[in-house]
Amino acid sequence: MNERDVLITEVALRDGSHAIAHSYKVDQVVRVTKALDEANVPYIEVSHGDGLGGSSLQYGLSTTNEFELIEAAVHTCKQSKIAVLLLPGIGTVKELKVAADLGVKMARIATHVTEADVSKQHISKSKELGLETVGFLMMSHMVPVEKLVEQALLMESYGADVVYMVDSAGAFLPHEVKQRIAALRQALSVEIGFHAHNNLSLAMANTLVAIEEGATRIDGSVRCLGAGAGNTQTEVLVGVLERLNIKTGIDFYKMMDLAEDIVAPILHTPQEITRGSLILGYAGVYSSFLLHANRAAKKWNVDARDILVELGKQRVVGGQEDMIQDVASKIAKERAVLLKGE
Ligand SMILES: CC[C@H](O)CC(=O)C(=O)O
Ligand SMILES: [Mn+2]
Repeated sequence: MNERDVLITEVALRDGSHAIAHSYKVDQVVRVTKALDEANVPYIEVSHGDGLGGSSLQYGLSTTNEFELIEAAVHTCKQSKIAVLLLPGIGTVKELKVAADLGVKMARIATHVTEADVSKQHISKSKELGLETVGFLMMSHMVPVEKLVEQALLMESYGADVVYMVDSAGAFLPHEVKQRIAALRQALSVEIGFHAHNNLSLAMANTLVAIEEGATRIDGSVRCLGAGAGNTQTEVLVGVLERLNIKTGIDFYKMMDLAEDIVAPILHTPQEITRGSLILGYAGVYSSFLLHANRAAKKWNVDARDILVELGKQRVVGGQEDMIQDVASKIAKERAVLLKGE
């Protein structure tokens, strides 16, 4: 009998790093990992929020070297496998090798949804190192279904064992997830995964739709400890899937207890859908834009939400942060013209 219908990857020790300014310490990682391992969670991702090599002035310095955290997590686990995230360009194959030497079992190679081709070398290296390898297509809401399928097929052709559709901005609506996961399931031979963000309060609904359409790899963050409003809340997902008779193999009560007793005290503020995360989901813009938009809003005396909505319409991607000032000044000028005309 198969112990699990769906394999869950717990991402609080990686995606959650964004929410606590990359401040994880070894003792916190050990406590969380031990409890997740005892709850029988199959995969636990540990890295800087932006993946291996992310610790920098640009992405935020880690309080503790991520390899110390990874090593501690590996040594703590009796059954769970430790995973790492790697964004080519931020991390390199050198860091992947260090992670593999430390005992990591799975690597997730992440690219923007239109840039799967940059993952080729890293997916090959990961396979060569004997790691289970996942292709992770970020900001998937930005492209039509056909493009998503094309990029997923590329990752499959490079040797990925699993390909994830990643809702980085928490922007997907359930019918969009349904259509895309169904198309991926039809086109690909490998397993399909789904990673949600809860900015529109749809992470759980979207995750259930993804599972219905054939996704078998699902990400969650305990207590919603992930970027923005967090991810699909793992302990809730485990309970919901149990009610649906979908086996995760994870101990529901142990997940609830570790969420409350071990993870909640780590949060800097409770994870909730704030004005900021809600507008990111609504506009379909990645969370790194929020801080810059708030600064530009102050400078030009405009509403940061108007800036983000406009950036969403212009389909900006990471690296185009310079457009924020242009958009803010344009909104300010348009408003001045309107006021003059009144
Ligand atoms: C910048 C990496 C990013 O946090 C990966 C991820 O979890 C996502 O795109 O949602
Ligand atoms: Mn994420």
